[in-house]
Amino acid sequence: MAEQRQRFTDEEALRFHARGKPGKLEINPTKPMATQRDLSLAYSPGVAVPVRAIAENPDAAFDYTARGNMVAVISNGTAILGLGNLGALASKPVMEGKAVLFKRFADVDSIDLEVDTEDADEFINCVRYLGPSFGGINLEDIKAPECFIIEERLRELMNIPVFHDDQHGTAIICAAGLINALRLTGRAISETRMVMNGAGAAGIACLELIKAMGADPAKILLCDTKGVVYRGRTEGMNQWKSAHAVETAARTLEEALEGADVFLGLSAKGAVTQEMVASMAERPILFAMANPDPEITPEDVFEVRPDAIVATGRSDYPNQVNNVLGFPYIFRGALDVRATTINEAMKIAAARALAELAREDVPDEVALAYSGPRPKFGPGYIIPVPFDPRLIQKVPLAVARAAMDTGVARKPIVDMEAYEASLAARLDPTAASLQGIIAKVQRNPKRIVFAEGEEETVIRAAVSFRNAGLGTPVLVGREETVRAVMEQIGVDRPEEFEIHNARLSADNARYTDFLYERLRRRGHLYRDCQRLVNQDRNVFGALMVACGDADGMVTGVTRNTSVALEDVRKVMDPMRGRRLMGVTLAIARGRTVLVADTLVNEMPDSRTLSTIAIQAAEVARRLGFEPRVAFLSYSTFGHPSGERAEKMREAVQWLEDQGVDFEFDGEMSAEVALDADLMRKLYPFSRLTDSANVLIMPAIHSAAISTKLLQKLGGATLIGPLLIGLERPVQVARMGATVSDLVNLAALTAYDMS
Ligand SMILES: NC(=O)C1=CN([C@@H]2O[C@H](COP(=O)(O)OP(=O)(O)OC[C@H]3O[C@@H](n4cnc5c(N)ncnc54)[C@H](OP(=O)(O)O)[C@@H]3O)[C@@H](O)[C@H]2O)C=CC1
Ligand SMILES: CC(=O)C(=O)O
Ligand SMILES: [Mg+2]
Repeated sequence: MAEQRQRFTDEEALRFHARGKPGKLEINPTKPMATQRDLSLAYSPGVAVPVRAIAENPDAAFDYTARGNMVAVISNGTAILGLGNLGALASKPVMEGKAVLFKRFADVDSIDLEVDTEDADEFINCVRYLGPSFGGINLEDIKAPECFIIEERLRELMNIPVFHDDQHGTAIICAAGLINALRLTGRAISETRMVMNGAGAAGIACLELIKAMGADPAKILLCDTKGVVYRGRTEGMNQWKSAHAVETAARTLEEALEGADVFLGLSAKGAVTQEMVASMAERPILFAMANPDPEITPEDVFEVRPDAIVATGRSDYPNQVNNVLGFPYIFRGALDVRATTINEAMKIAAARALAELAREDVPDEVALAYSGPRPKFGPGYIIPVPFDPRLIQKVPLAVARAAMDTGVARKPIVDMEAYEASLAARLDPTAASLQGIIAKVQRNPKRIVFAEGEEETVIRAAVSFRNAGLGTPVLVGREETVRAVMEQIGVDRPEEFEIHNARLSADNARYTDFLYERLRRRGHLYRDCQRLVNQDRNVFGALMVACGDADGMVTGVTRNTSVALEDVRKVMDPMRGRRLMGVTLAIARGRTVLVADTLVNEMPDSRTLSTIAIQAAEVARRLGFEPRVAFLSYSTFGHPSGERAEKMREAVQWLEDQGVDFEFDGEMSAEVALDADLMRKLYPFSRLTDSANVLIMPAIHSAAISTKLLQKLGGATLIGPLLIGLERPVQVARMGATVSDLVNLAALTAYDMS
């Protein structure tokens, strides 16, 4: 038998939990608590106002408290993973873990509560009165059959969703994986012979959902520690097992598995042997879902059955069938419509959404999070991976829609498109910043050249650009190479893509003439221009834009920014009266600031700095911000003095002379620029009415260094640098840009940020 693979030691796991503040979560305030005034608003006497409002109208609690986004993870520790009954206290690491996953994957606030009783009535009594505190209750790791009684009773008693994750969360993920595994092996669910090992919380709930989806009860055998649950069995039975008992001669798991198509394990480590697997039907499907160790390892299965499709509950094997793919998103959808319950329709909707997602092309973010080849729908990838950023958009949407369709939504969503965008924005700050721009581009789609059209990342970005309705991507490259990559990654409707091979292009002569006209007095012969057009994709792509055959261009993935920029500059000039420069958007802690110049002017003089400020303010307006520009320095309003600080002060004077229509001031330190209270307190004469959102840097090195520090230490998300000031829209990505980076840049190109 293969050894279980463990990529950490026990000591590492303990150290992980102990380091810093012990445990995995803490609570943070969402309102300022800095001043006397804050305190009197947040606490007495201000707090009395929402108290009275809620007493009058209970729904107001969703507006004035954290209730609407708060889920309790509650356990008594009687079935901790597959470790058994180790008690309420020992379950705390798992429950803290679930609470953290709620936050990490779906931005649901969550707290763990461990209830120290094995008595179902006591447990019910404890939980039933907690309703006012929470928007939902996630029951966890409570053993069967008590879990069935507890959940059923709490669902009757409480008017918020009560969801036993080990039952329904697991059932949903298992069903999603099964839909795809059956599809890959060409089986109809109604014809499939299945064996479920484990007749507890998870096993019984999975069986119920699978039957609701069309499985034939006569073709499913249920097993537990006593063997097959057959009709007439008396030992170790309860009413939930009896409901699934069938007429059969099989008495052991071994006998049950002979010729079976599917094994579903929700039992315990090592329950299945290689001999049992060998006796199953052709292309068997095995979901060994016991945690932390599966019923059988994938290595052991493949040794005897290389044709199998195998899933486990663990994250260190492919095909992780684990309820982490469900509970965060199911509650997200349920909370967002203030659902009174989570019903069958919502569960099936979640399972279908998950199954569909696994069949779609995988974005870079997901591919990068996993070592090995990019996941592609097939036996090694039947279910999305937990780090898939699309889960937050797809699953809650499906759940919320099903809640509305079945009449359990107290607050139905009116604008589903806006809801989908808000879901993406919960975890991806760029989504919120760019959503407005993306919507505008969708209404006015453009032709955008992707100059490095043979690159897989670029092709994927072009596909996303098209699929998102942002316009027509034009790929530059050798057609056969581009088509081969498209086929390899399984692009849908590849014939729709325009591919231009510079050398063979009908426009080649026209472009060469255009380039020669520009460069003949700059030391270029006609044949030099011909070579550039033929051989340099950036030049060819930029010519398409310059000659009006496309609206904009994105490049930069395969070459240094400065090299790509040099190529483009052969074809285009800065717009008359404007300077080339770069603006980077930094998004952190719910704030977006624009930083300039992050790309071109190495040591700008004061006049250039003032031009950079004017252009950066225009960019801010174009992005929907009212600019408040701060000229940054190590000094604030003259102290301490120094040469660069003086330059910044002079730049402010330049702007004063020009009478611009936006707020600006400086020089000032970043600390002052970004803290309106501090600015008011120490420099009440400052002309900025609030903290700055456009930061002009003294030189390119401070700009580049500070944005990278923001990204690496401050957790900021960066967009750009955006190239500003060219006569036509061209953006240069950084090398190693992801598909999302490129799509964002292409959208900004189409929006014309220049
Ligand atoms: N991958 C995932 O997302 C999830 C995995 N699980 C895993 O499923 C397993 C069961 O969890 P849960 O349903 O909550 O626990 P329960 O305690 O409610 O049920 C356990 C069931 O497994 C049966 N069982 C235990 N050992 C064996 C064995 N060797 N052979 C056959 N049956 C056995 C028990 O049989 P009997 O009734 O005779 O005692 C019981 O029916 C755990 O390993 C857990 O980690 C659970 C939830 C989610
Ligand atoms: C994943 C999970 O909830 C369990 O194994 O119990
Ligand atoms: Mg569990």
